[in-house]
Amino acid sequence: MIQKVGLAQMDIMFGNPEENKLKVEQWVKKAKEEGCGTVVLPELWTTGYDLTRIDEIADKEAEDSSSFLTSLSKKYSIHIVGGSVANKSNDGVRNTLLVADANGALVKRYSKLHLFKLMNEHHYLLPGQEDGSFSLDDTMMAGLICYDIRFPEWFRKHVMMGAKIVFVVAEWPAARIDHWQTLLRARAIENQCFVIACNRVGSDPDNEFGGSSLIIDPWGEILAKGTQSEQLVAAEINLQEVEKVRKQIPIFQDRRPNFY
Ligand SMILES: O=C(O)CCC(=O)C(=O)O
Repeated sequence: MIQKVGLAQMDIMFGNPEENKLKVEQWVKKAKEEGCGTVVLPELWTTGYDLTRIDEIADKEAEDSSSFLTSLSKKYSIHIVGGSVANKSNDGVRNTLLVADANGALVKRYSKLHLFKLMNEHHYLLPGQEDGSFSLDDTMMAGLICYDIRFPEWFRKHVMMGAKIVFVVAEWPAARIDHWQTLLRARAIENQCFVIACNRVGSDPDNEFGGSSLIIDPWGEILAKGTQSEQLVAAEINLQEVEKVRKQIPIFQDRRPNFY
């Protein structure tokens, strides 16, 4: 199956969910107008990294964000890998990825498993407990969040569960953008899957973010790459590439899991 995927490489208004919702609708509309079947949003797009106020501005049980995304996905008839939002429960706030299908159903919630201490996440957020696997149009996929890509075993687990596409949503700082590209390409090559990664641009009081959103095929070729400005980064992907690459170099048959 061939389909076009678009990444909303957007700036995020610091601590301003209502303004960010207005922006997101424009990105979803643009993706639809440009022929995308799926659009991807960045990490924490409602609030940005406004962690000192996160308890106050987080979305209770992610209810408002979920109904916002499902109504948009239905209105524009497009799958939305809805980045992540600050999601408040009784025990604290989690960084939760939401996926809405083109019929307006919420098909996944995944909370970031690995908290990033360099940006103080562990002081304000709780880690998730579940995996990021889901399916759209009968294809297994997964969604991971930013720092998660530094854990190849977590990424591999999702591919072993059947993911042919792994989406990554991020607020990755410009200072380490080489790591971003290198890690994402390595994850695509070693797992022989599509890696579709949306990073934000712009800055907040503590960081400048690096854009460079990427769509990478199972051979590690970069099909599309963002700049450091706001833009829709889009490419057509052909899912048959996954089987083709896995036939050519059959790493999943050649693994020796008894030794590792
Ligand atoms: O791992 C990194 O260098 C960046 C991670 C990050 O910014 C995040 O998880 O929010």
